[in-house]
Amino acid sequence: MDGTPGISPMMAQYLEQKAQNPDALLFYRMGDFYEMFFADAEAASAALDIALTKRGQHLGQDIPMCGVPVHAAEGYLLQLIRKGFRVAVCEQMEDPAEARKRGSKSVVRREVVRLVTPGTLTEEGLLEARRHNYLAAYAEVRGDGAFAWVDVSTGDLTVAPCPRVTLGPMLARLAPREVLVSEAQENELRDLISEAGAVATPMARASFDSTAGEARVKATFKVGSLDGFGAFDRADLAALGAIVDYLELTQRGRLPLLRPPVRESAGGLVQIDAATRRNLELVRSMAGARDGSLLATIDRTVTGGGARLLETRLTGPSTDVGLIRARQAAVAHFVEERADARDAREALRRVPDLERALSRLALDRGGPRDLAAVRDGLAQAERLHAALPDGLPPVLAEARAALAGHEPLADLLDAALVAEPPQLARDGGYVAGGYDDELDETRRLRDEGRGVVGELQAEYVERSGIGALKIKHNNVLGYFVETPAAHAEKMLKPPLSELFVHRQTMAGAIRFTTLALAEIETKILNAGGHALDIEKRIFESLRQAILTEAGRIGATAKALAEIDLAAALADLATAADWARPEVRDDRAFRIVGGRHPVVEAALRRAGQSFVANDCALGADGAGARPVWLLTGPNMAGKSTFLRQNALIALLAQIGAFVPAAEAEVGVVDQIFSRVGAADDLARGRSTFMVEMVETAAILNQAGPRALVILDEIGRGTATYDGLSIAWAVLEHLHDVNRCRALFATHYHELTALAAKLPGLRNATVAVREWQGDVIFLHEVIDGAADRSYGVQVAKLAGLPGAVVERARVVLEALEKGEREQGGKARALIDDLPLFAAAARPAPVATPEASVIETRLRDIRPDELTPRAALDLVYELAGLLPDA
Ligand SMILES: Nc1ncnc2c1ncn2[C@@H]1O[C@H](COP(=O)(O)OP(=O)(O)OP(=O)(O)O)[C@@H](O)[C@H]1O
Repeated sequence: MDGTPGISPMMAQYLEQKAQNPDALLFYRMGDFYEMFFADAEAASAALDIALTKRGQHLGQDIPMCGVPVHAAEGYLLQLIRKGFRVAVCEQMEDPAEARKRGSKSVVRREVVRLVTPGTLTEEGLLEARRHNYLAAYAEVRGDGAFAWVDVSTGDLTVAPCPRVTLGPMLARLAPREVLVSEAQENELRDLISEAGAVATPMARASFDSTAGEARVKATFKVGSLDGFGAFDRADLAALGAIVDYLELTQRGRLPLLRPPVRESAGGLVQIDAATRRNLELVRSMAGARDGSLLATIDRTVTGGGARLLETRLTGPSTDVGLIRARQAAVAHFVEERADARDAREALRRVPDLERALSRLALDRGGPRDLAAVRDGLAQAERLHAALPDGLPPVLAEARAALAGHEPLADLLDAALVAEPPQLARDGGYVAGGYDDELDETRRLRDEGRGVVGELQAEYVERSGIGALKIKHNNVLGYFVETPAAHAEKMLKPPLSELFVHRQTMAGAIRFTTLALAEIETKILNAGGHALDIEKRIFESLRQAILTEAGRIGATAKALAEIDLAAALADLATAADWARPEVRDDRAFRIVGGRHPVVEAALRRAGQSFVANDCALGADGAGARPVWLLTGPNMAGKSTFLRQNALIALLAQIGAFVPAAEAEVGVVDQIFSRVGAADDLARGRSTFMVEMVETAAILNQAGPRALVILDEIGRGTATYDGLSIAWAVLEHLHDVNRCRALFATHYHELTALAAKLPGLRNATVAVREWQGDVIFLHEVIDGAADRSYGVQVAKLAGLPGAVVERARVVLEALEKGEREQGGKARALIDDLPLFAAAARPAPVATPEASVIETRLRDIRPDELTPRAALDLVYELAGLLPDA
């Protein structure tokens, strides 16, 4: 490379490294800085808002340059990664002195040691402690899809079958930071992936080859067959293989500590699609923040691992009754045994992030603090093991068993490390005294040397008679003697000049060295360097001792997270007065005194109380009414009621207690939640289109075990279109999907359907009218709302008085007109073929429907009191043949 005219050897090296990493910004190490050049420098200086300078010329042009100090690099890396860049870190692989030995023009050897991408972060400063950071891969082989994901910072590796249609929900559930896709599919998948907030990283087709993938996975886990881990199909192997390939590429051959792949079976978790997650605000509020989400409201875990486990459970609640009950028993234990819970949380608070420390050590990116984290984590695990009693419920007993047995390693780390080691290994000082004789001896020499320097200074003061004489140290001169310039003459003349050799004259001082000082310096340097070497060796041996035990330490970390989660959910249940739900293997759904945890918490902060409500959607047995039609004024609490019941089901299925006085939940396998007319301009679809697309998805997918929540479906279009659609959707849910459902609407006309659909119940949220204003009681009762009180709510919202008054007049006229035309709307509904029973998709057993119809024709809903409406419902129900 020396031969290229006009290009310096260093620039040639830079260009060569850059050429190998064209998609990444190249962080080129130069001493204490990472420098970037050319387009990289321009992009990075803009992204980081740092100065863009120049450094020499390349082919006659100025070379743009910017740099970040190595010690502050983490912060800059994070900013770049957040802005969608990838960074190749190119380090100096030898001491510059070594390079000089090869000749004055030699360039320090440099190599890219790592490619930093969003999905492969491990540094504490780059990660959110309480969230997983997933790298995922999506593969398709002969029509089968698979989705694999790994948290490089903890080593968990999972794969699940994933047909293309469930890729969206999968992305929504796991929220990976980066998704690997085959080059061939990048174009089709990029939008879907970026909508889920992840970066799509294309890889060559070869990386997704399932045969090569299988070989890579086997080699990684050093096994001849994967049978011991489970049965994987070709697509699984392709996805897993791509992940391993990418890790090798980005970590430059240093693989993180991966746990054997786990195959997640289809159907083990509740299916929740992206819109439903958004809607129910499970881990993010509508605004996108963690605050205000269900997760933030219920998270009382005290460790990073516990918090991550809670998020994992909440984003994928189980459908396995046995597993749910076992987890619930663990929570119940801590609810009942408060002392156990206290002990556990006390110990857990002191547990550092074991998993992440372990993964950094495995990647050789760890420091002394990571060793100490393992030491402290294991010590607390042993303590917790001793504190928890025998006879725990199985989930806890199993976790407890995984806490013990680390004494030899814990003792080793305890003996070897100082109490609070420094962040970096570079300067040493982390190995405890008394652990290694040679180190102790070397340190003694080094420290003695420092003592001797002090003695020497006293001696020189005496010999020179200069009280201001000092021995100082800097990086250029090493140790030197310094006197104020006033004494220069005396010092530079014999006899003193025979002892003190002049080195440097400064403005106010003059510097010397002596033979004795040089000797001591060499001794100190040698001893210091030797001590560092010994510490480094000990670091490596401790790291190996830890890695040998990595599997068991990982299991301990998992156990700590499980205990943390159970104790945290118990703490929540006790503090917030939640009840243990009965989770069953049927289609029960009976909630007594249910509350919405997030709304309740918000109201409590404002000094208000939440009105608890019952809900019974049980879908089995005679007289079951699994579909509720909820009408009620604006602002009455319909949406809150709908969501709280979905959240209660989800909480029950993560094994938690629930915000209710009593609850029976038959396991739900799909949850759908839709709100009418949510804008989605980003995707360029009209509000109404989105609503219909989402509604279609529900009607096509919801099975008998689904729980469906529809809030004001149809409101995004003209009244009669909306009403017609809502009507047909409700019928379809009732007759075809036959699932448990809550349907809130302002179309009061729909309440008439209760007479036709035996599984439909009308419910409403009570309000009281007082002097023309409306008072919200937030109480869900049987019956139908007679009106929406929209005008009153508008008044509450501060619409100008004149507008409110005018609206009142218009409303009255419209209502009067409707009455005087003999209930035109009702007639329409009865006559239109759209609403006739024959047009419905599946037959319903309503042989007496015509009797009910006759009765219905006589009703004037606007003139009914709530009481009369209720009586009417009973009367109509009584008209059914099987009532
Ligand atoms: N059970 C309850 N107890 C106390 N306050 C409640 C309750 N339910 C709802 N609220 C309060 O009423 C407000 C409105 O509730 P919500 O959005 O559920 O009404 P809504 O009937 O869906 O209204 P709209 O029809 O206008 O969409 C909530 O923000 C909350 O402060």
